[in-house]
Amino acid sequence: MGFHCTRVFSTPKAPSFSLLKPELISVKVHQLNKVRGFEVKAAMQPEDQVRIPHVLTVAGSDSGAGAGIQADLKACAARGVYCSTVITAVTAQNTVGVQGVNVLPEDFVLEQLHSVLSDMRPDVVKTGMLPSTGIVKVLCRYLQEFPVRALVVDPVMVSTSGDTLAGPSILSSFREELLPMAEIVTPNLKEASALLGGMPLESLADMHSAAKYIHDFGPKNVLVKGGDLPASLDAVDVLYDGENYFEFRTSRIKTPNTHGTGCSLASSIAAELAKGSSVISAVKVAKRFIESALGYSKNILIGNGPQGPFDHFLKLKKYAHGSCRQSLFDPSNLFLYAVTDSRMNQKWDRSITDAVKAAIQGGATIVQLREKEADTRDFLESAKACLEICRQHGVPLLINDRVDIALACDADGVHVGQSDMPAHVARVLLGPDKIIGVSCKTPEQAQEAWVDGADYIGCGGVYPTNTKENNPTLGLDGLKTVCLASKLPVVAIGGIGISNAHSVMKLQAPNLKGVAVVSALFDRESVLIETQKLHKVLVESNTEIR
Ligand SMILES: Nc1ncnc2c1ncn2[C@@H]1O[C@H](COP(=O)(O)OP(=O)(O)OP(=O)(O)O)[C@@H](O)[C@H]1O
Ligand SMILES: Cc1ncc(CO)c(N)n1
Ligand SMILES: [Mg+2]
Repeated sequence: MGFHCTRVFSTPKAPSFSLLKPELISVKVHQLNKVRGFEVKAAMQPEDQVRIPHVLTVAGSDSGAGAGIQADLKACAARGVYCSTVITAVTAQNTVGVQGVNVLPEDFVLEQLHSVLSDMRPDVVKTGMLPSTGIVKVLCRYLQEFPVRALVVDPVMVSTSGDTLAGPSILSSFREELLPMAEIVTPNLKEASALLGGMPLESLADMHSAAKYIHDFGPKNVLVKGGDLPASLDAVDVLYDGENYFEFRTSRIKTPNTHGTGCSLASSIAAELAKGSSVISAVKVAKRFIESALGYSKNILIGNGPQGPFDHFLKLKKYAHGSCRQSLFDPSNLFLYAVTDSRMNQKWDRSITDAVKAAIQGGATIVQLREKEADTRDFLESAKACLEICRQHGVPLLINDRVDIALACDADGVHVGQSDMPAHVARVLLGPDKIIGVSCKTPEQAQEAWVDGADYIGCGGVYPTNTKENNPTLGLDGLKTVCLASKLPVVAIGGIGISNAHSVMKLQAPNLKGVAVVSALFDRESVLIETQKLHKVLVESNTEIR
């Protein structure tokens, strides 16, 4: 790839108000005020307004979005910090390498810096690709005019694919102008070597010496990153603060998806500094974040090149095995709702996984794990194992009561009772795409479940049952009243089995989608046979109703 410098961006000037007629001026100013939110702010009390931590990144764009500005935005968002951007260059880049670089004109970098710094007052500035000496000088000038709490310099020079992002001509302005202003500078091995005139760096001891020499250029802290040490070693970074060395060590994740780790680490450090952390805790948190993001993303496949991007939001992992739930909640899943019971499985000497497998084979359309007595650790392990089975069959798996277990195993949702965690709180914790069900006995509770953002309600006990003590029975009339009032799909529960499922479905109550059963499936010798029988009854009821 040739490193070329082209002016591709013109610098359009903002329209001058003096050229507009007076009536147009007032319209224009009004619109501007609206856009800037002045009208909204004027209506708010000062105590309603919250200043949030803010990082400005001054860096290059990576079209593949693994590194550069895109990584910075994602890292800051993942770390809960606002991020504004000044773009210094646009690269045509993917997982194979860098195919082209367009450096932005200095005066347009200046214009962006002015726009952001004069208005928004970020707490921390983080720099990435600074492709020309002129851009470094402009930035240093602006930082003097608009000082920030901390400057984090990631001295980007060469991409991992070996392509030049900032040539050697940049080194003197880095050493003489930018580094003396930095709270922390974060070179990788190659960059540290370049800053030190080509000093070979191959070991941990070399990293210590390099950190000390780079500290002499004036930054308060130097973090030499060891991502490029041999793959057999831990991922170790060395911090030197002018007095002491600190080693930050994590296991090395075996993954090709490390493109952008450097940008993301520096942005995460900037994010923590913006929140008010010390440098040492900022580096510790940032490094832990990179390690877990790499761990989550180790199997994701994006692009055909040797170095893929990773996922900052720890979300893509679930697609990695093609085993994620296909879509949002489908009320027809409530048709045959199997609820496990640890005591019954123990009594019949079967494992929870065997019970779930048999229920699904027999026709269960959703499974809820209700493990009242299990230790947390055992429950989590069972939940993970059952989830694997459910995913293989496209059957959603819900966890009774335990939002923490649902989160930890990434189950499809939870079912909560009236005295468990409120559904609206569970919704905040679980996010918009998980299933939440609520047990309701009255129209008021059904209404509340709807307002709280639940997906369905479980209504019962319809008939007397041994599974729940002191549980008043609603009868078919009570069930019908709640179904009529509900805005959510309903599954009937409580003492339902092969003998009475037909009577429940025959009610033809609005919103009633199916029956939930515990004992009728699990307090029997063969879960498979009982589920098959119940499935047959429900299908027949459906046919008859139609
Ligand atoms: N495989 C890995 N497992 C765990 N941590 C890693 C791994 N690879 C890199 N890191 C960590 O990621 C951070 C970035 O280090 P690295 O040396 O890769 O930066 P870089 O070369 O500037 O990255 P890039 O140029 O790809 O953005 C460091 O904290 C490093 O220890
Ligand atoms: C734009 C950009 N900045 C930084 C890096 C370093 O990872 C990269 N590859 N691309
Ligand atoms: Mg880097």
